[in-house]
Amino acid sequence: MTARPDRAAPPAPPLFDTAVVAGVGLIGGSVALGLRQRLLARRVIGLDASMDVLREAEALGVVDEVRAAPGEWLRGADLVVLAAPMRALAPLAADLAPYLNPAALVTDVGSVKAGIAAEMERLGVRGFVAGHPMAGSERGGVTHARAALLENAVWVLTPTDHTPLTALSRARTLVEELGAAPMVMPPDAHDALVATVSHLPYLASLALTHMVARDERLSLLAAGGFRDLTRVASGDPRMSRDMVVENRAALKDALGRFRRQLERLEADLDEPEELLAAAAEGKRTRDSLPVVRRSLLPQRHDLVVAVPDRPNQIGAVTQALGAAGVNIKDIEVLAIREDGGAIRLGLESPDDVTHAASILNAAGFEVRGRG
Ligand SMILES: NC(=O)c1ccc[n+]([C@@H]2O[C@H](COP(=O)([O-])OP(=O)(O)OC[C@H]3O[C@@H](n4cnc5c(N)ncnc54)[C@H](O)[C@@H]3O)[C@@H](O)[C@H]2O)c1
Ligand SMILES: O=C(O)C(=O)C[C@]1(C(=O)O)C=C[C@@H](O)C=C1
Repeated sequence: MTARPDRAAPPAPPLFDTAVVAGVGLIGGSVALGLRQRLLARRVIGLDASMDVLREAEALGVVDEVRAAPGEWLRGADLVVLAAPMRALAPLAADLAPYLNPAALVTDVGSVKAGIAAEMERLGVRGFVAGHPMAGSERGGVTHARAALLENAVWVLTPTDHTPLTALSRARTLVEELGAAPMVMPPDAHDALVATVSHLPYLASLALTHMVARDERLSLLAAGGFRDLTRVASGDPRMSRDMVVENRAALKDALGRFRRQLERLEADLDEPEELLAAAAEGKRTRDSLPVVRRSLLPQRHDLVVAVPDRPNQIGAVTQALGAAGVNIKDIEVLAIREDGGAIRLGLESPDDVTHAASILNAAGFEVRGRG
């Protein structure tokens, strides 16, 4: 058992060399943080339409480098993640397409899939696999990005008949390594399902908030139930509008079913036993929704350490830090791969992150941290 790592053996190479995240907002920033914190890419480049966003992303340590426009530099990317608003995805893809490396895995995170999947085929981007993480927030922007947002989330991948199997397999691995759970289905099936579970609730929340807006007393009385039901109405209006309009055919179908549900419930008001059965069924369904567990570790004092696949490497990390008086508050195994994995250490302060990073670097470990 060795107490120090074998310096001769190089650390495991990351999954990707150069990852590009185009649109470094809530979701793009969360993907970028996941890639960086989990050591999945040697470098992560952020591309965004806004210089302010790029400056912020760099200052927050969300990306390693930034670019304001596509160009020849993109040929070096082996992973490209499109994470711009829905309406910008297709034009962005067209701008990037001439520079994409044919061997690159290209994916997106847009909320509706059929349109972008067809557009990428039209553009001839062969390594494209459309995706959609089923996680998010009504608070957009890079300042709200966090890797934990995507942890344990279902992440839908929607290949078409033209998607190369190798690209799908790499996309699956990417999603898994980001800590999410891939689910594969055709684009149309995805769009029909999210119409019911995501886009319909958004319209319902608008309808409810419009009713409250008519009388100030209603907003004063709006307690937890109303707030829980209408949270998504606080999302960016233009982004949300674009999302539901893009999926309008499937959404109209879901609205028809919703109307029929409401009519049935209205009729059940005069049939209390029927209403009780409906209420019991609703409780069963709601109570059995899977709980999505996110990381509880502090966001800002994490240090991720690449751990080579050799005996006692975790021991070597903890011993080196213990000997230097660094207190490890929490520890999590992030990835176990054949060629080595990664652990995340939760430390007490930004100073501890810096201190621990220099100790572990000196001991031959590759680290990434966010103080
Ligand atoms: N917010 C959610 O809950 C959620 C969840 C899952 C998927 N999505 C999808 O993720 C995508 C991004 O949503 P978000 O919530 O992260 O939005 P956001 O507003 O937080 O971020 C979007 C980013 O894209 C940038 N941008 C705009 N136009 C661009 C362009 N042409 N080129 C490059 N960058 C551009 C913006 O400056 C911004 O930084 C959308 O397609 C959305 O459908 C959102
Ligand atoms: O705000 C959240 O908690 C979300 O999950 C956002 C949400 C959703 O409500 O379905 C919104 C749009 C997406 O495409 C995915 C997720």
